[in-house]
Amino acid sequence: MTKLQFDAIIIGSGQAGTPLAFKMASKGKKVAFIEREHLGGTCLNVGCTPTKTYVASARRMWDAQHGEELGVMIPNGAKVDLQKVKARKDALIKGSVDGITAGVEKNENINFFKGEASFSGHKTIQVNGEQLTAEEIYINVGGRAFIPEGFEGVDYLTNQSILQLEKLPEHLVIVGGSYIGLEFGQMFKRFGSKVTIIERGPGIISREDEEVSEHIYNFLKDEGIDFRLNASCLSGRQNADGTITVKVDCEQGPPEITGSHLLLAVGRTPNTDSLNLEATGVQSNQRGYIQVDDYLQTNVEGIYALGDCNGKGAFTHTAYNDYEIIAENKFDGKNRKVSDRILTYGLFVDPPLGRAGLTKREALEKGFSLLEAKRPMSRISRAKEKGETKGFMSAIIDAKTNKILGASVLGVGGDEIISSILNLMYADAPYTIVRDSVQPHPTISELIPTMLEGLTEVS
Ligand SMILES: Cc1cc2nc3c(=O)[nH]c(=O)nc-3n(C[C@H](O)[C@H](O)[C@H](O)COP(=O)(O)OP(=O)(O)OC[C@H]3O[C@@H](n4cnc5c(N)ncnc54)[C@H](O)[C@@H]3O)c2cc1C
Ligand SMILES: NC(=O)c1ccc[n+]([C@@H]2O[C@H](COP(=O)([O-])OP(=O)(O)OC[C@H]3O[C@@H](n4cnc5c(N)ncnc54)[C@H](O)[C@@H]3O)[C@@H](O)[C@H]2O)c1
Repeated sequence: MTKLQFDAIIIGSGQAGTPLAFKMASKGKKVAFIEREHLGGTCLNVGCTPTKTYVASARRMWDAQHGEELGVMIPNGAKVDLQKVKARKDALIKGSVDGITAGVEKNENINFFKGEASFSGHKTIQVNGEQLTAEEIYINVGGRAFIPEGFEGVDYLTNQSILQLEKLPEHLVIVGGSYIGLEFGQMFKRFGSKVTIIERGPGIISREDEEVSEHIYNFLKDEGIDFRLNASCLSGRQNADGTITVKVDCEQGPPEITGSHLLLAVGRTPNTDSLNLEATGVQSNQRGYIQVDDYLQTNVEGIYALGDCNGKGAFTHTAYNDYEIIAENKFDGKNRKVSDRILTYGLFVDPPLGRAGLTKREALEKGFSLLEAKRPMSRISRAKEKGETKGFMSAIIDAKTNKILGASVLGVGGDEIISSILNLMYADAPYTIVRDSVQPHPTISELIPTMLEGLTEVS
């Protein structure tokens, strides 16, 4: 069979593959662009965009129920119409997907293939019965929800299917108390569902420092979410009445929990299993993540892996940065590397968490001598004025260099405020630059300099 020849093949239209296809095409390269499901990938269709749209609806519901504290008497009876929440989300996504689709269709250098790609030989891809080849192949296949054993025959939900619901779950049981479980848990509780979160670890979001984990646990518990910690979720059972029972191995509480719906949020798995990587000799690790160097190249010259599937990031901004690394090194003569990136992300519970750099635990494990700055939101005027005093902000500083190694801003605006600390970290400047700065009043950020005036040694 004749192979269709391209300058580049891009597998997956995620946060890296999509901009890369347009960039390559703008440089006159003939590109084969392959997507098996939705154009725009996880973030746009079943990840960031829909969840943050729902978080906004959940927040509006919360505001409607909590006016009285601020002297605003809102009549009782606020109700969430999940059909309308979903319709708003669907319209928002459609606008973006339509934009990408139109851009792909009218681009003469992009040949779009709607289908599942896999390797059939050295630098050869098969899709929809066609064979394609190129000297450069970019793999951007992302990941999907990991489904543990024991849930066969159970009508469980994932991050994807839960976003299709049009009727509110009466009792949503969530297995996994981490980023996905907590965001969905809080929004559905605010929408009006009963929510139980089962987490295997002794605390939620185990990658965070204990203090962050405890604060979020406490405010979610105060909102009425039930938690089962130290609880391994062993299996699920579909009942005749449509409910689902989850068998829980736990020191405390009943051994089973029955709910109307079950969301599995126990991590992600890369979509590399169907790529037949062996056919071209690309190596992946035991968990299926493709191994790449600092420039995102695999062990096979000319084949690159970008985004979640390379295991070097798990966020939209890290996938997009992978695109920038490839594009700017290739076309702009730059020398950008994955290792230049500082870890940062938000957790969009309300109030949100903004994170940058190392946690305190990680910094201590790495042997740094640490200074710590911390300030509770309850001691920040603007937070008090807003009536939103949950959380705190903190930073850890290398005692030898005075550079900030990491920061957490958990509280109102934390997802935005973190950037001011992140920018200082990118500038590689000492914390004293911000400590001695003047910030506008009244803001949460104006207390960052004050926070940095009171450092304590971490032992
Ligand atoms: C519920 C949820 C909420 C999230 N919220 C946030 C957030 O707030 N902020 C944040 O930064 N990140 C968030 N993330 C993570 C973010 O969505 C991902 O990190 C990001 O989408 C990764 O992009 P990517 O480019 O690696 O690939 P993806 O966006 O996953 O795209 C990969 C694409 O490849 C396609 N594909 C796979 N295999 C093949 C094949 N063999 N052939 C053809 N096509 C294929 C897939 O269909 C998919 O469209 C969230 C994730 C989830 C699940
Ligand atoms: N705000 C954001 O940027 C955002 C939001 C959502 C998701 N994401 C991305 O999605 C990724 C995946 O998130 P996630 O929350 O699904 O996974 P995760 O890997 O962060 O956490 C999975 C959780 O499930 C628990 N668990 C595993 N098996 C269990 C069992 N049998 N019983 C009970 N608990 C069990 C683990 O202890 C862990 O706390 C994140 O790493 C993140 O990169 C990002």
